[in-house]
Amino acid sequence: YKLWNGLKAVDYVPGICCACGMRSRLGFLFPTRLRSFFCNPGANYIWEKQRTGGFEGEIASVVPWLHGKPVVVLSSMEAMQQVLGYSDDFDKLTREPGTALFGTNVVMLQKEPWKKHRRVLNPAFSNKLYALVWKESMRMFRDMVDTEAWDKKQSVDIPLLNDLTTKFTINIVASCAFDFPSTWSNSIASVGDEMTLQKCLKVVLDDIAVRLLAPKWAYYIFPFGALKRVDTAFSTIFRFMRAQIALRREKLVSEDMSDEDTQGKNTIFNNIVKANMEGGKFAFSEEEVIGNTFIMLFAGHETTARTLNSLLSLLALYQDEQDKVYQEIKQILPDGRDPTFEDFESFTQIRNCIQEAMRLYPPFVALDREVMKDVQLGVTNKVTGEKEHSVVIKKGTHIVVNLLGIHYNPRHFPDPETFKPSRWDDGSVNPDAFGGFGQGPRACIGRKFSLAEATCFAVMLLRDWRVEVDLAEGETPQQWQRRVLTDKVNGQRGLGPISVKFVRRKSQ
Ligand code: HEM
Repeated sequence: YKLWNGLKAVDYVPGICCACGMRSRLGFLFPTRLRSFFCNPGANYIWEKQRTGGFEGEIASVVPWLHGKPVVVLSSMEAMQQVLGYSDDFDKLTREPGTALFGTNVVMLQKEPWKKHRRVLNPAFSNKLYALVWKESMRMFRDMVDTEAWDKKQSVDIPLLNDLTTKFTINIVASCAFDFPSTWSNSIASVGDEMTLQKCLKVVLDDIAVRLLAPKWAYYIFPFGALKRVDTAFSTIFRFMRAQIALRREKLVSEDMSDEDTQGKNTIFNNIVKANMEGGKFAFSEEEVIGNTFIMLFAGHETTARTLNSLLSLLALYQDEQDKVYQEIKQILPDGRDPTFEDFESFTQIRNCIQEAMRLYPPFVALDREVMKDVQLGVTNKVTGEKEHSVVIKKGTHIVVNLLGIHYNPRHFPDPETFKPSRWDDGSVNPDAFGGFGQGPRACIGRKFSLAEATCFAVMLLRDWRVEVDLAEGETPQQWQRRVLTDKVNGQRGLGPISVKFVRRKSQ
């Protein structure tokens, strides 16, 4: 009966039938290896599908017979625009599991309550913030080089690129969004007694399914390592946030709020805490303060770190592209001077490389929405892109906008597997097919924040160092990319362990 209803809800769009739904909690728990007799797509389904040739059509369905909701997966630009646009037919999920874990926040709320949150946060995202991001990224980069004593070395081995980039991006979001002082040697990423903040944030990401599935009492009864780890991670982060919120409240009370200086401090954290203190129509509850603090800390670092990981790996693989970036840096900074925020827009090669890295390895592989009333979805021809017919999708159905599928759709991106940064300014692609930062009213508020940070990091690094990877004997760059990046990539955990080497440039 469940299957029958599910098939009706998706208007019999072709796809797979399975035991557990694509986004169901139980589906995250059960092994996907049981597929042959107990089909379970699992948490990493989008990447697995991509590695084996992608979904059959630009619209596909995944309908469960045991647990979870029917899902429609969309892999075309046209469908992405329809779903992520301004229409009221689609919204964020009514029961977003993340809200229970992190608290009510701007990312997960549905349209009406979301407006208040955006209103509180918007003023903080200004050019003043992006200039600060640039300045802090410069300071942190120099501090990293000094502390790690890179200036005394001709080459530096980076056994785990992810650890380096994550520490960098946590420090930047801490100082620019929250005004927490941080240096490379005394980093905010290292606070915490039992577990460092950096480790806690990683555990939250890796073991989110455990937190979602385990009831509270399980933590007191079962001695499992994963439960203990997740509990320590969540309690450390929440303790840290509560302490910081209390301190900020005291600071804001002691400052005169009508003072011109204080008014000028439209920082992200100040705005969140002030929205709770000032009351009124746009007041935040305690729970909303926690939820937004958490989401800003989290969304503000992890995605940028992943982008830097894919960017640096791809530039290490495609040395000719790295050379083009280096030539541009030399041209913009002819005397070897440090880059300034005013130079930001001039680094077009790096911008194209970042966009291309995000196309191939988008930090969010898919975006979730819910159908709010029965709706017609256009079905396009895979080759021409012409609308062929429509299907009627029932209210309550879960929509997955498959960013990975769209980014590898040859209709939008010819030769999609190839890292080709020039495609972004040679007129060969429609930029609207890029969904890395989302689209429409819920598109990423931190886009320019992260682009300023990633650009500054990349310019500082590539000006002085060449990035290299160790290819196995006889291995081509494409084979390395497949072995180390694509095959290890995981929808929840991002890219696998990447080791690279920074080699000092000869002109140094
Ligand atoms: C490369 C880095 C980043 C990527 C790839 C990224 C990606 C995204 C995507 C795809 C969305 C849309 C989600 C959806 O439609 O369901 C989003 C929303 C959001 N991002 Fe980012 N993001 C990045 C950096 C940041 C940073 C640095 C911040 C904050 C400092 C941030 C804060 C947010 C917030 C608050 C939203 C929710 C916007 C809303 O619903 O109004 N992001 N991001």
